[in-house]
Amino acid sequence: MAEPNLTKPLSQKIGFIGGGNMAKAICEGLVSKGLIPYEQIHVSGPRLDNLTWWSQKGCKVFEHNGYLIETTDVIFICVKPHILQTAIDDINKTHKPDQFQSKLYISILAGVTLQQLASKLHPYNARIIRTMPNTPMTVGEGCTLYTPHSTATKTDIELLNRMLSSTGLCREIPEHLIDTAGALTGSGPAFVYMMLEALADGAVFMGLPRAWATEFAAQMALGAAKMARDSTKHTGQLKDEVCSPGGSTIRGVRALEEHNMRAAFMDAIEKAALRSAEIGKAGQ
Ligand SMILES: NC(=O)C1=CN([C@@H]2O[C@H](COP(=O)(O)OP(=O)(O)OC[C@H]3O[C@@H](n4cnc5c(N)ncnc54)[C@H](OP(=O)(O)O)[C@@H]3O)[C@@H](O)[C@H]2O)C=CC1
Ligand SMILES: O=C(O)[C@@H]1CCC=N1
Repeated sequence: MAEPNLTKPLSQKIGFIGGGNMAKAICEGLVSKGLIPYEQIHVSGPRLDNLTWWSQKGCKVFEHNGYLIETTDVIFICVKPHILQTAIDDINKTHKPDQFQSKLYISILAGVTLQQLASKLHPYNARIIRTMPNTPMTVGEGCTLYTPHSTATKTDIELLNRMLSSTGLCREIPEHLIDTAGALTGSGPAFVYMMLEALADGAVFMGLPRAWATEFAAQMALGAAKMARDSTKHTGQLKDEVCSPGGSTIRGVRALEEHNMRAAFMDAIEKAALRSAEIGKAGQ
């Protein structure tokens, strides 16, 4: 696929069904890269009071999802997986499926399969792409994995790439890997924040002021992540290069091994991936 043009503003109106944490992250990612102004973004949710963040930014807000679909070209579905049917039922309160032309629906729902999405969105003649984004796209360092449904066109996939490559990495993967990869990239930020908090706690325990501990932990992890991403060296080698023989780091490494740090992280990914698949099965 040709490299997406990341600077050309979008002509489409973008909609979000559900205006929670992940919808805000996508919106901020797109707006901060100059791809779209807030005024071209619409959002819907059952309680207008909960959409003030959006209206204050200049986005158009709706209490019913049908109006959102009516007024937008590309619709991100951003509700919790167990709310999907309720969100669709809400469309039918105000609109009939044949009132809508075929539109592109981008699901960000963990676990919910393309087959489930296609059967639920069938009456809307929907073109569908399943994605797993993550919140760091707010700062342009996101990671979005996606699998297109057969209803999605080449133009749809190019548009998705153009939008989400502007907020970080955007990569197509086979659907059978999306629960596992999503555990790593979608849930992973929570695990990293916990790790940063714990590292900072250790430094505070040893007497460093909290604000410094938090700032230094984040900067250290940013640098280490950049090296792991951009270097051709294995992460094990990068680790070895920090550990002086008989030095301070290897003492810390031994402490982590004694506390089963590796098994804990492996377990976290396994549990999150299994839960994602379970969410999908529950919806069948
Ligand atoms: N958070 C993350 O890091 C990631 C989340 N995801 C996926 O994103 C989805 C949303 O998660 P997240 O943003 O964290 O959740 P939030 O709870 O923050 O957002 C969900 C939003 O859906 C709204 N909502 C509830 N009912 C309806 C309805 N009937 N119609 C329209 N909107 C409705 C809620 O409004 P109200 O508050 O008024 O009820 C709320 O704003 C999930 O499916 C999750 O799997 C994927 C990747 C990462
Ligand atoms: O916790 C969840 O279910 C969602 C999916 C990935 C991140 N948050």
